[in-house]
Amino acid sequence: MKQFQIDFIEFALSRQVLKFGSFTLKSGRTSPYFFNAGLFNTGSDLAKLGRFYAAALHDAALEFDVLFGPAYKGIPIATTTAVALADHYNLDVPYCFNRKEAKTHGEGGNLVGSPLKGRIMLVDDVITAGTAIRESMQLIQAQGAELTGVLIALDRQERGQGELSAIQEVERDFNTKVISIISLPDLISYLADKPDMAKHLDAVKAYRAQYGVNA
Ligand SMILES: O=P(O)(O)OC[C@H]1O[C@H](OP(=O)(O)OP(=O)(O)O)[C@H](O)[C@@H]1O
Ligand SMILES: O=C(O)c1cc(=O)[nH]c(=O)[nH]1
Repeated sequence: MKQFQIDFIEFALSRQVLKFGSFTLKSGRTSPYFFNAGLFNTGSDLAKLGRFYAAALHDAALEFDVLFGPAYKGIPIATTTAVALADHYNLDVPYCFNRKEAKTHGEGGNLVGSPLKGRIMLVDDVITAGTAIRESMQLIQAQGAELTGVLIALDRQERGQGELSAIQEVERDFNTKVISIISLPDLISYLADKPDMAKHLDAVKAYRAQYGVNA
């Protein structure tokens, strides 16, 4: 594991973004851990989060035209990533996000910000079963745009609709590349190095045996 990944796990733990317990997921699965990006809830947290995302994008060297953050938690992620790309990489990238419910007055519609055109880089917090990404794809395709890549904080490496991981399915179905700052094996090796975290390690491993891609 790389140092920035350890730093990211510790950043998430320190803000209680990464928590252990019992959580119901969008997929209906009950998980012993949860990543709640909404708890990066101060200006300095968001600025730091944006730097992690911008650095990951810079490293991946994927070309794109517009950043897209799916509602809701993708919205501040896209915003802070755009700011970090401008501040730290001299890249002035347009960004866009959606409303979960279309607006019927004023400018109307369900997209806010830049037009969703060209090569789209989608940024979000996690992928579990891939539902959120598939919903976003409908928006992207409806605009005639192309999904060039997806960047998330945590790849939970869970099965999607079949035996492949949700991410492998997304890559296959949309001919795109998914990158993450950390993935489940990084979290497991971090927990394994911390004796006081042993009780969480067992629960996370048991969950992986049930829903993980290698189960
Ligand atoms: O891969 P999936 O199984 O779709 O799960 C992951 C998605 O679930 C959450 O979004 P959600 O729409 O629940 O909530 P939000 O409005 O808080 O972003 C999360 O932010 C991801 O977008
Ligand atoms: O699958 C989900 O719903 C989910 C998992 C997770 O770790 N964090 C989150 O916000 N949603």
